[in-house]
Order: sequence, then C-alpha cells, then structure tokens
Amino acid sequence: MSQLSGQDYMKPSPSPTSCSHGRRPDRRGGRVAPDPTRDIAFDIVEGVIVHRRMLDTSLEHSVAARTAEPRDRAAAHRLAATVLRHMGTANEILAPFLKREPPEPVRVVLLIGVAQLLFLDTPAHAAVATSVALARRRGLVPFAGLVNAVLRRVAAEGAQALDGLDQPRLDVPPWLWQSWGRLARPIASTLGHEPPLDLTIRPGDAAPPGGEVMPNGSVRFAPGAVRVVELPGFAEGTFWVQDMAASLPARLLDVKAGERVADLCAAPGGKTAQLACAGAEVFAIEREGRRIERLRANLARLGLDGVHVIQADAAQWRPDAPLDAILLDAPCSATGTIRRHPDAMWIKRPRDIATMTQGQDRLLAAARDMLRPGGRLVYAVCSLQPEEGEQRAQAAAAMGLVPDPFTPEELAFLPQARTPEGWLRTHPGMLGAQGGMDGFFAARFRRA
Ligand SMILES: C[S@@+](CC[C@H](N)C(=O)[O-])C[C@H]1O[C@@H](n2cnc3c(N)ncnc32)[C@H](O)[C@@H]1O
Repeated sequence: MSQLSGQDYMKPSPSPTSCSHGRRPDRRGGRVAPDPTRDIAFDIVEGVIVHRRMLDTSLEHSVAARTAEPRDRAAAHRLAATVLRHMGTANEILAPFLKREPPEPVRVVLLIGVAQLLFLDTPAHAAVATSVALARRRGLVPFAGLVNAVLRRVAAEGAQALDGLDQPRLDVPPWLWQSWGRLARPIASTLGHEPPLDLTIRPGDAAPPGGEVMPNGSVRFAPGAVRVVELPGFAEGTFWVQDMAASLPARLLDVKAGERVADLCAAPGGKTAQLACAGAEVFAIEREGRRIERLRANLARLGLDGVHVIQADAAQWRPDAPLDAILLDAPCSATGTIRRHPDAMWIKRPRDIATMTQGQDRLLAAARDMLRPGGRLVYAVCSLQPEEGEQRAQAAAAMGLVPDPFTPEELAFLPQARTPEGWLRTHPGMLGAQGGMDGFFAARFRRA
C-alpha cells in the first residue's frame, strides 16, 4: 500500500499529547477482539466514499454485516451515517495532524474515530482503542500507531477546534451548496442531526400515542424515540411512515372517490396509499421487481387490496382509457432526503442531475398523453435541485400542459412552501424548530 511508515503521515505534535486513559496500541499485530459494529461501519463508509456505492448497497456488500446481530447492524448504520453527516468537518479536524494524504482505508478508520470522539458519546479511550484495533483488523498494522497518535490529539484538541469551524458549509460538497443558492445555509444547518419520524395516519384511524401532530396532520416522533414496528396499530395497518413533505403532492392532487388515477412511480407506496384511501381507483406503476414486492407488501399491510399494481416502465405503459388524474413522483437525485441519506451527498455528481432531467421529461410527456382533457397531473420530486423542480415545471408547460397553481387556501397550513408561481417548495430548514422536513418540489397541471 505504501513504502512510507505511519509516522511519515503525522505532523509532529508541539507538545506531547496527554491522554491518560488512552491505551497503547497492541504492537504485536496479533489477534484483536471482534467488533462487528465498527467493521460494518468501515465497510459502509469505504463503500460510499471509495466505491461511490449508496449506504444501503454498501451494507449489503459488507461481509461482516451478513452474520451480525441486528443490534450491531443498527449501531454500524448510525456510526456510518454520523461519519457521512460530518465528513467535511472531520476532514478539517484531521488536516492539521496529517503531513500527507493517508491511504483511503486509513482515512476511513480516522473518520470513524473522529465521529466517535466528537459527534457521538463514545468515551475517548474507547474511540481511540477501537479505531486502532479496527486498523489492525483491516490489515493496516503499519498505520496503527498513526491512528493512535492522531486520534489522541483529536481527543485532546478536537472539541475546541470545532468551535472555529463553519460546520454546515464544510459538511456539504461545494457544488451542492452552490446549487441551493440562498437556501444553502438553512438546509445545511439541519443536516448534522437525525431527522424525526413522521407517520401518515389512515383516515378514520387513531394515531399511536405520544407523537406531535404537525400542521398537515402527520404525526411526528423524535429521532430514535420509537420503533415503528412496535407502535400500536402497525400490524393493523393504521399508519405508514412518510415524511410530512412527502405527503403533500398526493394531497394536492385532490382526488375524488371513484376517479381513475395513476401513480406512475409508485414504490414503496406511501403516495399510492394516500390516493387509494381517498377512494380513487388507483393504477400503481412501478418498474423495479424488488420494489414491486415491497409495494405489494405495504399495501397489503394497510388493507388496500383494490389497487392495480402493474410492473411496467411508466414512459411506455398506457391505460386502456384516459385518466382523471396522475401523480408523477419522478425518480430524481433525491437530494431532498439527504437528512436520512447523507451518503447521497458524497455519491451524486452534477452530471447525474442532467441524466435525471431527461428521464423526468420523458415521464412528463407520457403522463400528459395518459390524461383525459381537463385531467390533472401533479409532478413531484424529492429533490432540492432547481433543474429537477422549477425547471421541469417550465418544461411541462412548454409541452402544452396548463399550469394549475396551488391556491393559498390549499397551502394555508404551510404558506411558506408556496412559491410565487403557485408551486410547492419545501426544504429541511422549513419548520426547523419542529424538526424540519424533506425537500420536495411539486407543481400541478391540467391537460388542455
Ligand atoms: C421517488 S421513488 C417513488 C416513491 C413513491 N412514490 C412513494 O411515495 O412511496 C421513484 C420510484 O420510481 C420507480 N421508477 C423509476 N423509473 C421508473 C419508470 N420509468 N417507470 C416506473 N417506475 C419507475 C423507481 O423504481 C422508484 O421506486
């Protein structure tokens, strides 16, 4: 991996670092105790930043995760997500202690150490010792001393160094920050925290106790406060998990009982469920086989057996008669959900956005052709990127779809989300004191 020794990477310390509880690394290079949480976290973070794989895919690739207890997998997921949420800041903290760029796996170990020292409640001695052990298990024995020395310095000096850093700015890749314009700081200021859990309650059913009712009717629980499957009503299908912002596009389609409606990109089915609960005859179109399974299972739990679930490419599929209304929740960069999926920030590139917009335009044109004259379309994306939101609404109008702006009355519960054009734009800083919400864009049209 390198002809240099670990010491060649470390800047000399101005004074010997004292860390009274820091254990000396095991210099024998012998067996170290298993630690599935950190092994899996290493696989995830390496998968994201080295191989540019999404967090969930990296977790699937992790050999250590295959035999791990669910508790260890969950802890690893949380540790890896913490690294990814604070990665810019953690790299800035490490910079003064490193003379040269360490090999990527060593940086991953250091980042996991910094996350535990500065952003989780791990005692310093445990964060340092487990990181040194992780380096050894990963075949990085020559770097164990470097990991020990650097993390001991972070333990001693890191918290103070944090005070001087613009963390929101550091923790967002510059191209994304720029793309968000004046919303960049309000958005980025929320990204250091886990988001809350929102439930949509099936009409007529009681909400599980203990949640906060949000202005749109979603019921919110603090991060980590409850386990969804243990909440009363889960098995009976009285609610489903759906961020409050994600519940708005289907609501704004305003379907009536008996209308024929398509949900063109349906899985896992939160919006399909809303349309079906409103009494519409729903055609749920989904291209991916595995996601169809999930969609079916979710609808079955909610007792919504009347939905027509169809595996097809929505750009090709056509109904046998024109539709009254369509929800197009188009595939997108998903930058609106980076509170839940911080990996996306480090995987997406500007060119991915251009690829997505081409697919969005194909789906918009297909949706237009499926509607009866006067039929309604809500186009939505869980994206913060104007190319996928505002600019696609302009593209839809250029395709002959007639804008049908959301009225102030329809958005009276969240007036700040209504744009001057009458579109919906939410972002994680909105209702920030109550836990914020995902970033969504939605616009409504009619077929002429
Ligand atoms: C943003 S997610 C939809 C979320 C869903 N509407 C909900 O609320 O639960 C996009 C979905 O569209 C599916 N998809 C992507 N391209 C598609 C296409 N051309 N036709 C049908 N489904 C597609 C993806 O597999 C994915 O499940």
